[in-house]
Amino acid sequence: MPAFKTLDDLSDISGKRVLVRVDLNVPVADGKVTDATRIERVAPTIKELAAKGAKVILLAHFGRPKDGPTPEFSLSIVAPAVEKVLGAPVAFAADCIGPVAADAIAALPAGGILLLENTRFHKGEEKNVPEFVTALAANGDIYVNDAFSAAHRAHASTEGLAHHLPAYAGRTMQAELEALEKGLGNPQRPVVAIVGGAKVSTKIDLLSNLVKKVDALVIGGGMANTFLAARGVDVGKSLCEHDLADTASQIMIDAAAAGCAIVLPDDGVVAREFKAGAANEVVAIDAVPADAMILDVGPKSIDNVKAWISRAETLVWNGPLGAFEIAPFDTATVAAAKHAADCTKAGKLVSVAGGGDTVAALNHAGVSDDFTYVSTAGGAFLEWMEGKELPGVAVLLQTA
Ligand SMILES: Nc1ncnc2c1ncn2[C@@H]1O[C@H](COP(=O)(O)OP(=O)(O)OP(=O)(O)O)[C@@H](O)[C@H]1O
Ligand SMILES: O=C(O)[C@H](O)COP(=O)(O)O
Repeated sequence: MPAFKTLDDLSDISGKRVLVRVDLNVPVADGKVTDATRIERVAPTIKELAAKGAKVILLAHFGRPKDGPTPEFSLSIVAPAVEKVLGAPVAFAADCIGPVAADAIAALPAGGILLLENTRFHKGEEKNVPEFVTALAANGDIYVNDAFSAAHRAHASTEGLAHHLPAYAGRTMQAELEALEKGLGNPQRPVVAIVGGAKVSTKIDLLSNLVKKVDALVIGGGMANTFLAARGVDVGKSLCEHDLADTASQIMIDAAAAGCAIVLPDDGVVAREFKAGAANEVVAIDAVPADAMILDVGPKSIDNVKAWISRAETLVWNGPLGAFEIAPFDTATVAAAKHAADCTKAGKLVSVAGGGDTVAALNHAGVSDDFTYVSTAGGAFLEWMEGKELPGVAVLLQTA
């Protein structure tokens, strides 16, 4: 893969001001962080830089504040969770630029850690305004980007800064890029992609790109219904975007031309209500009752998906196979996830997964740790799967 600089290329950073872009866009309820996974992922980079005596200055956004600073979007809410994960004191500055930030950095000892306030409290962040980038850069000697999950944004702290300061990939960014390269960049074949989730409309670019790159595309979840409908199957009351039948047909034509097998369900688990424990039955895919909806793929289809996973050397996965949040419609997703985990543990499969609900589904199946790599990125992972250039990554390559 193209080269980018990593922490291995940094030496003699004692006392240097290192601006580290991390993704602290974490879920919060009642003022408390409810899932610290993203913080845990960036901890190795922070600890490594602190151990080398750098002044570690964390830059991040939090939420999508529209009108400048608001308490609801203050990173001070997240600071205690960062301290807890790091097991070290983390100072906080109430602005990410200007004298407030500069004074806090001056007071920070070598090896100390400081979190700066939400970069999105300044309009210049999302617009990547040169004056704002300069103001951020004034606080650092070195820039480290460890926020792959924000790399699809060409913002001041994710892209602009790399043009101003010597730029390096943090350990998580490095691990993410290396894993993704194994997934689709230069993968071991056959490559199988599983794409599920609710709707085709949110993943058209993804599906169109994948059929050109993978050997088989397994389509599950609600979006399979649109493909089935395009093949003339009556899917009853299932979630289905009938207006996208032509798009689905074109994707299937492109797949055939590219030699990519399209794998659709042969059977489904149907119910009349979208709720946990709803009465359900397994039906052949061409026998869906008119008043029922498909909420999971059926047992025959699960066996088929598992067979494709067994054949694969590389698996890339985004989107659950069914409505996994409500039992028993999690059955197919859990079965496929466990099988992929077993193949990975046996050393037969490189498995890469990403997407908000996908990660939740793998956690639900208890197999997140058994995949080769599970990306914490949502939008960035999808854009990478779509074959798009991620500005935060592109600039690290350009400036290497
Ligand atoms: N057959 C189905 N009918 C209706 N909804 C379904 C079906 N199968 C899956 N879903 C829903 O799809 C949703 C997940 O799809 P989504 O495309 O959002 O996944 P993701 O890309 O991993 O997540 P994110 O968009 O958060 O990154 C779940 O809420 C799930 O209930
Ligand atoms: O949560 C994410 O996916 C990233 O932090 C990006 O956040 P955004 O979609 O608000 O830019």
